[in-house]
Amino acid sequence: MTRLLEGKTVLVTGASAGIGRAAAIGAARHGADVAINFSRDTAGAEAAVKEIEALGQRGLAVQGDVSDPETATAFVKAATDAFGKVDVFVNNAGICPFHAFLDMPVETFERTMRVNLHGAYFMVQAAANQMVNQGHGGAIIAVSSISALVGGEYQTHYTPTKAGLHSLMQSTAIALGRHGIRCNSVLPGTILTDINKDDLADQEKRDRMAARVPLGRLGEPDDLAGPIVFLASDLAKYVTGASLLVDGGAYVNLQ
Ligand SMILES: NC(=O)C1=CN([C@@H]2O[C@H](COP(=O)(O)OP(=O)(O)OC[C@H]3O[C@@H](n4cnc5c(N)ncnc54)[C@H](O)[C@@H]3O)[C@@H](O)[C@H]2O)C=CC1
Ligand SMILES: C[C@H](O)[C@@H]1OC(=O)[C@H](O)[C@@H]1O
Repeated sequence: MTRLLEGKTVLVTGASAGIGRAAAIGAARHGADVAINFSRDTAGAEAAVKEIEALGQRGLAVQGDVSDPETATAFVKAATDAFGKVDVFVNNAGICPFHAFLDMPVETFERTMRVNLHGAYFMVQAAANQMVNQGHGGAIIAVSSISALVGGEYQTHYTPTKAGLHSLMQSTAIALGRHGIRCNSVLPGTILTDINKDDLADQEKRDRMAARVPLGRLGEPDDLAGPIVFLASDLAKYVTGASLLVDGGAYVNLQ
């Protein structure tokens, strides 16, 4: 297999499970040393590092709540201290506590914004500052969502954060282009992870979501690894400010 990230250092937030973990392992498979951020799942984070090391790459797990701006600078510093540089940053950590709009609790709204959007802003800023100081460019990928483009009745607090990530990558692509730093987003469709485990326990909803996917199935975390590795790699050397739907065709499927 051609290793697309040979010698690179890749940082991924929220990577003890789900899409982030798949992205971290995918980067290691392609020759990268990988630092992961995690919030509480120490066992998952340690297992992810073991998988990275079993692939012959260096791994590092750094605990921190991305909603705290200091987590961003601490994560980037720890990775830089351990591996000497930051080449690729994947902003993945996120939450989606489903809730109706009319009685949305203030704390639920604010927590979702702080984790998904504010946390991303500080993380991307910290990674970009390190890349600028290094002077040899880099790649930043935000895990946005199909929900940046469409709505959800119980996601009125969530979809704006995903749209915000999509827009953040467009603006940072402009701000960072002069430094050779590319910024892009992936827009996953419905992917089977912990974030929607409870929601998709409703078999009728799960069947309804799967039925609108032309490829005939809901996604798995590993379906995101390739697109993220692509955007991180030199194969995408002229791609910035772009967004890549990874949804099995769900978005375009009206009838
Ligand atoms: N699963 C899906 O259908 C889709 C997921 N996404 C996005 O993918 C990203 C990853 O989510 P999934 O892997 O699906 O779910 P997940 O729940 O398995 O992963 C989310 C990760 O973020 C971490 N996290 C949550 N809050 C954190 C915080 N404050 N600080 C640090 N880490 C924190 C969690 O511990 C977990 O490891 C999220 O940004 C989500 O919005 C986007 C589109 C579809
Ligand atoms: C949590 C949702 O099931 C998941 O996250 C998103 O961004 C999309 O709305 C997916 O359906």
